Amino acid sequence: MLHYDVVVIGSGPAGEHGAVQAASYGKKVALIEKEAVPGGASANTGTIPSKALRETALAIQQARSRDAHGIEFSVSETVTIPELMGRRGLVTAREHSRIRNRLNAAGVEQFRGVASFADAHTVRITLADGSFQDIQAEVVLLATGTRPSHPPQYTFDHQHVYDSDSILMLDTVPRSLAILGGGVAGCEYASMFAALGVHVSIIDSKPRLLPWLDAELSIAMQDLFALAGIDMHQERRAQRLEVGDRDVLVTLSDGSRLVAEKVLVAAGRQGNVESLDLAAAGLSATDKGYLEVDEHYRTKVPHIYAAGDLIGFPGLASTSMEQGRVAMTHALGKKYQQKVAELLPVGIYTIPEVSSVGATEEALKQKGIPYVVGKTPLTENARANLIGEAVGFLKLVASPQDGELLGVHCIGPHASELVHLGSAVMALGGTIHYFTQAVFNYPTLGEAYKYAAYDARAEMKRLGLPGAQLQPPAVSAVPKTA
Ligand SMILES: Cc1cc2nc3c(=O)[nH]c(=O)nc-3n(C[C@H](O)[C@H](O)[C@H](O)COP(=O)(O)OP(=O)(O)OC[C@H]3O[C@@H](n4cnc5c(N)ncnc54)[C@H](O)[C@@H]3O)c2cc1C
Ligand SMILES: NC(=O)c1ccc[n+]([C@@H]2O[C@H](COP(=O)([O-])OP(=O)(O)OC[C@H]3O[C@@H](n4cnc5c(N)ncnc54)[C@H](O)[C@@H]3O)[C@@H](O)[C@H]2O)c1
Repeated sequence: MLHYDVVVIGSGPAGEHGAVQAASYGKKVALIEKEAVPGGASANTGTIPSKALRETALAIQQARSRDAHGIEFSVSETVTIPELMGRRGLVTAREHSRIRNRLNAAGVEQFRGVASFADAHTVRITLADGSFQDIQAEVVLLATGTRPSHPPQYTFDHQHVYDSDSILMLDTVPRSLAILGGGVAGCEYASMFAALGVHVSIIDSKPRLLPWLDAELSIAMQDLFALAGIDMHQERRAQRLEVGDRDVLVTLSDGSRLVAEKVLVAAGRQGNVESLDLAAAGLSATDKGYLEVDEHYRTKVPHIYAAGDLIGFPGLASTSMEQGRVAMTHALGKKYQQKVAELLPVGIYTIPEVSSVGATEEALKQKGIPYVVGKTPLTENARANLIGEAVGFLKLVASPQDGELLGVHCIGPHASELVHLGSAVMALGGTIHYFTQAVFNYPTLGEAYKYAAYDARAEMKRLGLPGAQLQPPAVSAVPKTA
């Protein structure tokens, strides 16, 4: 039987980065993937493909809004969604070769097949022809990810009723689309399809879209959705779907009805555990198919770790890769990175983008922590105007005592890039005075930080708060000149 120090199951962000991390410590590592291509939901069905469609939708929206008189824009009735994902083929192919090259360079041995436990230290690889090979492992990393959940009340025929995987195979751009579920996936697809000229309705059980976001941000997002012509049916569920010749009739929980040519169900995900035979290793999953782990990503069987979507919240490619690395660092007794950073940014690729890092006003209020807010509209930012996307705002939340930056919330062009600057300042314990004193390139979106910081400082001055004054620690956050 083959023997490895570490066996990783799944080649998505958690598996890839976990395997490479383990190999970098000089360990003998095997990675098992059931699909012909590596990269999981990130490269193949979720992150990258959805962002490829978004780039096309954004380009169409920008072309429409750039006042190019005499040029009309419309989406052809015969174009397919795969065709609209312009650069998807190229980006995905490059991701596949990047992942393979990295794994090969690190010396990770790759196996194709479905992995399951024969016992807690033996992983069985079942090949397409039914034959199998057993391999022994000192440490196992489970990174098998999730798939769209299929609530039993809906029938998914992938011709009228789709999930977030199959929607990307649409063979035409529909006239109308009803999206069941206003989570991140539902919101992103809603704004993409609306930009493609589709009449979109969102049906969501919550009173506000993405209610965990800073309230001002999520309300601004809802307002911009309404301006884009997206109909919102909130605090309601879709009770029944009736597929007709041309359209689907959707009956909501309050008895109201709507008609759409296609329906996308984006109502959460569930863990890929069925094929693993967890019981053979002494493990079990939650009812959503997630695995419970401790702060080191260790399951209740100490040499078996789990990372990525399989452990539930937050379910992002960005955090999954860090969890994979941290899990392997702990498993192999190394000290370098024992924890995933506490500041977790979230990037939502709606049109416009929404991004956030650190504390929200609501969270601070709940904890009784005082704060001040500084805000600047991106309509006043020269770069946002130049690129024809002068919409949204940048908002800073800071301590009234010394101006320490506590949170950054942004809706507008490239928001997911923009929050990284605030995130770095926060991680280094900086204050809003860094922004008031720093020189920014001009014109840039980043320059908006200066005006949001001035706004926070003005508020502190008005209220006579000490944070308005430059404090010694704040000065040290400004680059030294001598
Ligand atoms: C529409 C959509 C858009 C998204 N956009 C973003 C985004 O913009 N930013 C972001 O950070 N995140 C985004 N995500 C989330 C992101 O895709 C996931 O968080 C990420 O892919 C999770 O990585 P993972 O490694 O845990 O699992 P996955 O990427 O799901 O990989 C799991 C792998 O395990 C393999 N596998 C499963 N079972 C077995 C088995 N028994 N044997 C062998 N192999 C097995 C699977 O084939 C798969 O390749 C998006 C998700 C969706 C659905
Ligand atoms: N940019 C990003 O980071 C990004 C983008 C897309 C997806 N993702 C990830 O993909 C995963 C899936 O996202 P998701 O949006 O499908 O799940 P989700 O769990 O985030 O949201 C599902 C939403 O659907 C609602 N809902 C559930 N059943 C319903 C019903 N029958 N009728 C009406 N509403 C219903 C829920 O209340 C919730 O608001 C998440 O982990 C998410 O983080 C991330």
